[in-house]
Amino acid sequence: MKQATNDPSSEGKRALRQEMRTLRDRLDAASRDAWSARVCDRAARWLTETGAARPMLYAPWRSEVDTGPLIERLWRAGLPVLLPRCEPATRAMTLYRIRSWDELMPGAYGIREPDPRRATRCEEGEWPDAVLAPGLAFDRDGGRLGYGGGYYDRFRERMDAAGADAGWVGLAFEAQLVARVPLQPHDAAMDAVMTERAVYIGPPGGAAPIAKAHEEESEA
Ligand SMILES: Nc1nc2c(c(=O)[nH]1)N(C=O)[C@@H](CNc1ccc(C(=O)N[C@@H](CCC(=O)O)C(=O)O)cc1)CN2
Ligand SMILES: Nc1ncnc2c1ncn2[C@@H]1O[C@H](COP(=O)(O)OP(=O)(O)OP(=O)(O)O)[C@@H](O)[C@H]1O
Repeated sequence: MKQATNDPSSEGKRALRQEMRTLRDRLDAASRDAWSARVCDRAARWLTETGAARPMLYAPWRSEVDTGPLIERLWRAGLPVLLPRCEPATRAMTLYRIRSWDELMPGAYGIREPDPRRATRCEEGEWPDAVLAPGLAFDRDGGRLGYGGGYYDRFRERMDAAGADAGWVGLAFEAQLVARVPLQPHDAAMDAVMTERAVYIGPPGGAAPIAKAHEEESEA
């Protein structure tokens, strides 16, 4: 796991979180739909190029990049679609495979999550080989700011502890990029951040296939 520190306090995070929530919510809905489609195209291409067989995504919430088109594309391709369920008591995420939108229900925080009665729970050890993560803000080096639950950081720690490796990609709109996300020691960097405009590669050591996808992107 790659870690970065440039601001040991969480104060900067809190202020930026509020600012970026407002900013993202104010983006025009039609533009967001068009941009989301482009981000999904890019992510789909990357999943194909890297041969990902078990991608983990998220069900879009509020004004996030809408992953719906990508999820449906994966279903059509016959790939498993893994989504997390939040356990607020422990701030852990449990993974489920979903086969249709009917297998979701409102979970903690009102985010749509796998319904344990319908979705198929992944066994311990059935880890994703690609993680597409949401966020409030990202920087071009893979720094990520979430809602502050520490859910994705903890999940990544569990994967690391289990020796599971995956390419981590943040999905965002260009408007969500900031010069530098204030990072704390537990914050792991994304291997890449994909927007409607480009792919930004994280710190050295990021998955080589992502670098390849980036080169092809810049030629297009
Ligand atoms: N679609 C989606 N799913 C996701 C995330 C996400 O960002 N997007 N998460 C990303 O990690 C996790 C959920 N993270 C969350 C963490 C905290 C709060 C939350 O408590 N929000 C309150 C503030 C409450 C407080 O500060 O005590 C709020 O928004 O009003 C919400 C979501 C897992 N699933
Ligand atoms: N691996 C971890 N183990 C224990 N506590 C953690 C871990 N990761 C994060 N935390 C704690 O969780 C809280 C929120 O972390 P942080 O601000 O990084 O969340 P975030 O990345 O914005 O949230 P999310 O991943 O839910 O979107 C912090 O108080 C942090 O100390």
